[in-house]
Amino acid sequence: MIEFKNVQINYGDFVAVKNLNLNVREGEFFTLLGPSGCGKTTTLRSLVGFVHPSQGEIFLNGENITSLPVEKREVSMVFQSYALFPTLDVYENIAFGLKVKKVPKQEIDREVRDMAAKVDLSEEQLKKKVSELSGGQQQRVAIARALVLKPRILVLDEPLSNLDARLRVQLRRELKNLQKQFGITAIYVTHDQEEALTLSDRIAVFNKGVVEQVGTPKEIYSHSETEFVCNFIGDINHLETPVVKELNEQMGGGYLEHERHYVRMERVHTRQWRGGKEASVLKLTGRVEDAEFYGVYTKYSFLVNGTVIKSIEREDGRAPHNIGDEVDIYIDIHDVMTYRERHSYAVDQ
Ligand SMILES: Nc1ncnc2c1ncn2[C@@H]1O[C@H](COP(=O)(O)OP(=O)(O)OP(=O)(O)O)[C@@H](O)[C@H]1O
Repeated sequence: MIEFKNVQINYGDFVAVKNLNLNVREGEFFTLLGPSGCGKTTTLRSLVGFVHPSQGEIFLNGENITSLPVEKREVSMVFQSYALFPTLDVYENIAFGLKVKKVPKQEIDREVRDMAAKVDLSEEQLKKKVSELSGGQQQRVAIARALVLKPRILVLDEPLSNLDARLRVQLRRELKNLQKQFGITAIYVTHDQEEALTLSDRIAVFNKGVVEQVGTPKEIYSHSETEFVCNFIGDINHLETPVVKELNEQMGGGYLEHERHYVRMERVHTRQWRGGKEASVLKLTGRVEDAEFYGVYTKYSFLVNGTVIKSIEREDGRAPHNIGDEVDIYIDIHDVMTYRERHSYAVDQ
């Protein structure tokens, strides 16, 4: 539905986005994820029409929209700062775009009330000034204002980042439900990997103006194609040389060399587990350095051959490890992610 073809975007001499090729499907929740300054917002702005590529083309349903003015694109944007009109009431804010489009008054009234109900804004709240609302309510207004125009695409730039953690989780669930309910294509920008993993159908991971990987949350997480992606998505153990040497010896040598190796925390086990196939499970010995209890799980740090390895263990009623305990640590070699410079392959592929 949306296609970026060899798109490059410059600010003067600076190349903010390089050779971007992306395909977003109809009805998809598609996220642009990456650290600050990697070009996510610039990509989004080029889709809305606020910036123009120096090279390449952007297509929407097969139509070349690269030079189409903003108002002809039928793309609605929700900003981090909400960008609402603080002196107007909620009703007027939601109605604004429809008024500009000269939609008849009765129809505006029906659409605004209908949309307010869908995003959980009460009749009372419709009469309030935007400045009298909480951050979460303001974001609901911003989403309603965008959706009421029935855009072909909804683009959202870090819309939840100004909210507290609990509200962020609640609103992101609501946002996903609304997006599916409306069957709208959503392009979402965030630097928060958890938000990207929980919301998205697919994710594009950006690094310094380049897309390093496009995939489903599971693909991005479990089969990170580059070292950058594997580090950016979730906490991970980088296996230091002494550990790699020991694992290598257990494998009979020549296996884990000259590359960089990582293993996710939940793939480090301190008890034999059913998933591990005997031959590929390697055993290390470590001393518990630190234990952080989070309720659902405990995060452990072990000292192994002078290096630190971390694990996450679900709370399952078994006795916890105490600081100073010596424990066996099991890692399945298939769970080790291996990277050679910026390219990668999984050991088992
Ligand atoms: N108007 C501009 N003029 C010059 N450089 C810009 C402009 N807008 C952005 N940049 C630069 O382009 C790069 C990409 O910026 P962009 O806003 O797309 O990044 P981002 O990934 O969205 O980051 P953030 O999450 O911090 O918004 C940055 O290095 C930024 O400094």
